[in-house]
Amino acid sequence: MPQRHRHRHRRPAHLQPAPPLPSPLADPSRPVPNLLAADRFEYFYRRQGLVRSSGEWRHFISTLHQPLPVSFRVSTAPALAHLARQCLDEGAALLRGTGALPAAAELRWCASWLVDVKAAELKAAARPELRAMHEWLTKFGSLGVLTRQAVESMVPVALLRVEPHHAVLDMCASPGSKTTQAIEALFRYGEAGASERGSGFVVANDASPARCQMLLRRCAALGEMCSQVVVTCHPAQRFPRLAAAPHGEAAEGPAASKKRKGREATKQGRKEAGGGALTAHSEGSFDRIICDVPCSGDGTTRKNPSVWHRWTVEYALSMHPLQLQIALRGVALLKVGGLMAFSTCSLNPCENESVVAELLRRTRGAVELVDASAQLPELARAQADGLCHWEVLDDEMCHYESFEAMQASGLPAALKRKFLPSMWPPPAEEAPPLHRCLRLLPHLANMGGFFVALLRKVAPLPGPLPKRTPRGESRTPPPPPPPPPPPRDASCFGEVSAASLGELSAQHALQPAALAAAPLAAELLARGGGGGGVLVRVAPQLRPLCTRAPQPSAAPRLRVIAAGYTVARRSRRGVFQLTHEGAATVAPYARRRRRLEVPVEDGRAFLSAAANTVPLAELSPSLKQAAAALPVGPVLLLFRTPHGSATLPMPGRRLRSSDSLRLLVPFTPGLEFRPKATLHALRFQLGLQDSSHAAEE
Ligand SMILES: C[S@@+](CC[C@H](N)C(=O)[O-])C[C@H]1O[C@@H](n2cnc3c(N)ncnc32)[C@H](O)[C@@H]1O
Repeated sequence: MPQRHRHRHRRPAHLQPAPPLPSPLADPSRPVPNLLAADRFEYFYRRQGLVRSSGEWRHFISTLHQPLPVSFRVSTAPALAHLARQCLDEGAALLRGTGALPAAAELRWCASWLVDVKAAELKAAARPELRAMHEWLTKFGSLGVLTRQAVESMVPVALLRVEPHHAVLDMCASPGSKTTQAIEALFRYGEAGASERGSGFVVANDASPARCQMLLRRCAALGEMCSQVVVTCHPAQRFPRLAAAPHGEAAEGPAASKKRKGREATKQGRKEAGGGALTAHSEGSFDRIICDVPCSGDGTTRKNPSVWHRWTVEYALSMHPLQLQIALRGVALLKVGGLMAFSTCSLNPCENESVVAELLRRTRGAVELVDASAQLPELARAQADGLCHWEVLDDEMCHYESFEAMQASGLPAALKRKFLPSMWPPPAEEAPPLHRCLRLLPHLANMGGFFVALLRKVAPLPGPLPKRTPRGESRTPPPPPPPPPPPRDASCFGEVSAASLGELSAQHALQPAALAAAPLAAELLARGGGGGGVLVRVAPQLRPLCTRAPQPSAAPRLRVIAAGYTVARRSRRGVFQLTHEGAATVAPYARRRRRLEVPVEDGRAFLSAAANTVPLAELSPSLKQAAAALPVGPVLLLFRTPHGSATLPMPGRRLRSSDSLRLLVPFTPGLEFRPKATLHALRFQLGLQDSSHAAEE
């Protein structure tokens, strides 16, 4: 332990490393060698007083060395309700447990399940029941109805209680677990069976262009729900204030919003308020913010055992300034009354409580720490209180009482610069209620280590936040700017020209007048100019964020990577090809005589046929008769499924040459939402388990 380290510098006698604790630090049963990094980890956390007894400590450490169990969320979105039911029906026997597969625990607070098997065991699938579980998870995962996500990572969104009218920002969103959870929460009003859309939306942001692509793919699985999603690429600490706030509802909901507006609206605010109009907010624009900041990730040892090999204090220290900057930007972007969940998958107080304490100090009463312990009672078992006191150590496990003591020490100047005054616990007279933070400890409920603080903005921020204050004075140079985002930005989106709408109607046998008059026409945007190569559907409340709407101020423009979902894309021959979602979107406008209901058996024939083309002679008599009466050209195929009365619309074509009907498989390369062809879903719905895709047109 510390004594074994060679000292790189001389220290005053009073700052010599603390003597080792009497109990053995390393769990002898742990599967990693007794590495210095692992020893330091244990020594460091033993000193932080995370747990109450030596017995609990051993339990804590040994749990950190065990692989994570498998956990997954089942979609609560109304659009996927029938698939979710099917998923749970089909998996019922597996969830009850059988053979080597233990019974799954249902976690109702986050609509998810936890199965105490290791992901690697499932993948290896040595036993038939494990293989069956793996196949079930894969199948429903590919249909977007089931999402693998660690339980602890579901907590921030569960605490935020997202409602259909909420404007949600996910500041550091990729790969998108919390984003997709928030999108589904936005649609959860469907519990009562309603299907209309709310006025809310999700802005999912990440600083890394490459990781934005991962985010896109994850969101894509949610199909039409993406009309209320925008993916942006900004360093979160500089995320632009929305000069055009898409709608004016306050965080508490429309009724409370009215009251609050009455009380608090400034002259400016009153002038700007107005149903759905663009409004410039001097305070923030978001009702809910997910602030899941980059962190050292040392709570993830169960998923990522390499942490044991590379753990250092310095890494955590280096995260603190960026985390604080992002959190401060988050509260600036939050509406008064709005909630922000600050979270990390780190156990280090320097990345957690100290960031929260400094944020509370700098916002001077405008932000409060919410006591969320009663909000999810089911979680109580898993949760320990936030720390009100902690120790700041260096990598040689030398403890510093205060920033001043560290400054006075013999640490080299380069190391001293890693420390900030805000890393120490706040003085007793300030004493924010840090115990209200949630520390999710792996041994308490079989999950990974996690930290969440739920913050509510209760008043406008007190003027420009001081950048440099005595406690928060930054001696660390700002992190290097991230690489510039890709060239795609808001200017890529434009209005859809009448000519394009006309082409779309003609090519897919739509009623042009009905389409032009429908609310849908107002929600279509073209990417790549008005005659656009791609038509996307974007909810009206997001339109101002995607187009070059007049900006009331010189606010920086949002760098939009993608918005909404793709309805149609021009092929190389200049023809608009509908996506699966696009077919469902335009189905109500298809000419009656160009719509064909396809019985289940005929549907299976399409999916089994070469090039998805079935000669009319091989169709069932009723479909054959209807198809024979069709003129050559586009047709919308409405596939009946064995379950329920809903149909799945897909684009098709009546071919003259072979006197046949062809199912057109949406061609889906590129960046847009829903990049995968959805034939897999259709196959599955029609009871064909083979997932091989037919040729794309
Ligand atoms: C902990 S991960 C987020 C996980 C995500 N919230 C989820 O639940 O799937 C942190 C993310 O922050 C991104 N990131 C790092 N620095 C950032 C910054 N300055 N601004 C925004 N995002 C940043 C990283 O690219 C990474 O995707």
